[in-house]
Order: sequence, then C-alpha cells, then structure tokens
Amino acid sequence: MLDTDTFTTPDGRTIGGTVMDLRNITLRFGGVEAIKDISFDIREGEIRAIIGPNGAGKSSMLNVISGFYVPQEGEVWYRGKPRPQMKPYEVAQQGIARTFQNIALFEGMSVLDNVMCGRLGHMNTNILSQAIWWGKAAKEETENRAVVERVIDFLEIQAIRKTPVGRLPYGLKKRVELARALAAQPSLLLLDEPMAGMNVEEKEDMSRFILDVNDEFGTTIALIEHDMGVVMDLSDRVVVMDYGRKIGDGTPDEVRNNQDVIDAYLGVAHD
Ligand SMILES: Nc1ncnc2c1ncn2[C@@H]1O[C@H](COP(=O)(O)OP(=O)(O)OP(=O)(O)O)[C@@H](O)[C@H]1O
Repeated sequence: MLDTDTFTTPDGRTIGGTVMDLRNITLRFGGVEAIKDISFDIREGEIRAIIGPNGAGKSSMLNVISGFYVPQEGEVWYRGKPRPQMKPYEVAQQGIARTFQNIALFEGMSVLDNVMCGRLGHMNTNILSQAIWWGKAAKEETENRAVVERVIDFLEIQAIRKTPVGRLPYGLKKRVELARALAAQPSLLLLDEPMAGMNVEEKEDMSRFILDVNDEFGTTIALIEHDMGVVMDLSDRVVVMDYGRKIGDGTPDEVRNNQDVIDAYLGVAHD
C-alpha cells in the first residue's frame, strides 16, 4: 500500500502522498554492491536529499530513481505502479527531468537553444505532419517557446539568452542546466550536486531558485548534495547512505542527531 496521507513539516509546509516508492533496492556492478537493500519513498511536493560520504552510492541511487539503472533486486513504484525498464524519452514522458554532476550542455549553442532542448519530449509533430499541416507545428512551436521564455524569466537568465553556453561562468552554466530541466515541466526533478563547484554567492542563488521552483510550481525535488549546510537548509527529509546502505532517514534535525550518521561523517571504523 502506498501512503496517500499528507503531513505538515515543522516549518509549516504541506507534503503530499508517495510519488515514488523504492523497495529493497540492490544494485551491483560486477562484484561491487553499490546499493544494498535500500527502501525509502519520495512524497509529493517535498525536497528530498540523498547524502553520504564519497562512494556511498548516491549517484547510483539517483540513476535508479531516474530509470537509467535497473536494480538487480527490488522494485521502483512510481505514481502507484511498479515501473518497468524504460528508455530515457519514456522517463521524460513520465514527468521526470534531471541535471547532471558534470554539466551536460551543448557548449557551442546559445542558452535559448539549450533550454529549448528541454522541450524535445513535448514536440509531437514530425517532419511529415509539419509539411502537410504547418498550422499545428507552428502552434506547438509557439507553445514550446512560451514555456521556455517563462523559465528563462523565472531563473533570471534573460540577459544571456543569446550567449553561447561555453562562454558562461560555471555558476550560470549550472543555472542553464536547471532551466533546461525545468523546460520539460517535470513533476519530479532530480538534481545531481546542484551546488558543486560554486562560490558562496552562487550557492545562495541556486538554493533560492530550488526553493522557488518547489514553491511556485509544486515540483517534487530529489537531490544529491555534498554541502551539508545547503542540504539541511533546503530539504524536508534526508536519506543518508554509507557503503551502499541506508544509515539514516528523516528530517534534517533527526538526521543531524543520528549517531550512525555522525560516525559515518567522522569516519568511524566499521565492524
Ligand atoms: N558504472 C560503474 N561501474 C562500476 N562500479 C561503479 C559504477 N558506478 C559506481 N560504481 C561503484 O559503486 C559505488 C558507489 O558509487 P557512486 O558513484 O554511486 O557513489 P557516490 O556516493 O555518488 O560517490 P561520490 O560522492 O564520490 O560521487 C562505488 O564503489 C563506485 O566505485
């Protein structure tokens, strides 16, 4: 049974029922068990962080959530159904979009064109129908353009819309990547280390944008992040991984006071 109850967080935010339920997930690469029998859920409207020391299995877990990796054991339930193996475009059609740890943009293309790429999954007309029914294609183009312009305004990147991405500083590239993911109008947004490599000011901007996306569009967000201050400020609930296992799961306060988590971060030896 999936939990459909809503609850209110300590800071007064309402979190909905389960969107994704990860059940007893085990993922192996040859002899390496990157994820060992982990279960947790992601609920409608929340910001859910996955944290843990290097090599804990966070990226592997994000790739399971995104459908890129299929675990050898366990099930991923998405919106009330077990999710079969999917191609990347099918994941996008299910309303899931992501950003990457190492920025994955087309450096020679403008910001606008990169963000337009986020609409590819929403383009239904093919070349033939564009040729015989130009009106439909034109309408679709106008709609896609309107969504992209809204995202560009929202993330305050109007001034660089024509600039080739390769010329932008790192923090802005990360913001363009977020824009491209948002252009897909996802209901579940996955962020892989959104603050990595940023200075303090860039991190503050990115934190504000993540909170605004969640607040204004109601987008559910799952993220991996190394900066503990950022994670604790942004997240409603945090899963903590260590050596492929889940060692903590709860509100930032619960996780902060969890002895296993404290030990993992202090590097206490395992039995
Ligand atoms: N494609 C792969 N092939 C083989 N082993 C892998 C692969 N991806 C991850 N691993 C191994 O799985 C384990 C977990 O790696 P993962 O990248 O998921 O951890 P992480 O918590 O994201 O680490 P980091 O914080 O350093 O990015 C590591 O031992 C890693 O070497």
